[in-house]
Amino acid sequence: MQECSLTARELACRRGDRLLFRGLELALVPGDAIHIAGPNGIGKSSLMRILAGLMQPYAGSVERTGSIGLVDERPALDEHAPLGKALGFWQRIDGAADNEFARLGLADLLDVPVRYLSTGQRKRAAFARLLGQSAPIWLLDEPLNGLDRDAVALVERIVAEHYHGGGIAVIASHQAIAIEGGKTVAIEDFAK
Ligand SMILES: Nc1ncnc2c1ncn2[C@@H]1O[C@H](COP(=O)(O)OP(=O)(O)OP(=O)(O)O)[C@@H](O)[C@H]1O
Repeated sequence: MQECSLTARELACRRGDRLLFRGLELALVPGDAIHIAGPNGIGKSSLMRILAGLMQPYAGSVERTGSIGLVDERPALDEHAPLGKALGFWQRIDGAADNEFARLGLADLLDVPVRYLSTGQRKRAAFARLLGQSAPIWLLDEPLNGLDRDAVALVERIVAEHYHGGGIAVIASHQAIAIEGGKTVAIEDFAK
């Protein structure tokens, strides 16, 4: 696992003319997992985009060491390609890491075009890409959406293996997710 850390200082986020949150702080080191909680529209996805470097904070700063793997509602997979080919595109870029198709229940779906996959199957495909990336910092935006009970338990195990292995996991979700230590940041506490 690469060296990793993720620090956010005095973060504020503005969307349109609304200040969603301010003064938000995070300090994550290898082995840490945190649940970013809050109701719809509070700013969870906005925070994840700021942490990923995809959006500028209104105030404050983010410091990262180590590469990022982001899972959100849009898996970056070619909708028209069969799943195996769509994931193969990333395998060539990411290197020969293990995508764990069988464990994710994807082995029989590799010939199915991505656009035909169900919501839960797409989410599992996004995890296959994430595992292949070998990024130490995982930013997971609503990773449990569309997953059945067994798949939720599987994702919780995969995430736990990641932080036990020295990675960092930031999980934004309105749903409960089992993480060791149960560390939670409620965005409401920083809402303006
Ligand atoms: N480009 C934009 N311009 C203005 N407002 C925006 C923009 N994008 C999002 N918002 C608003 O910012 C707020 C926070 O959105 P965000 O997607 O971060 O919330 P969330 O907590 O992830 O919600 P959910 O649980 O529904 O996914 C919402 O009120 C949303 O309407």
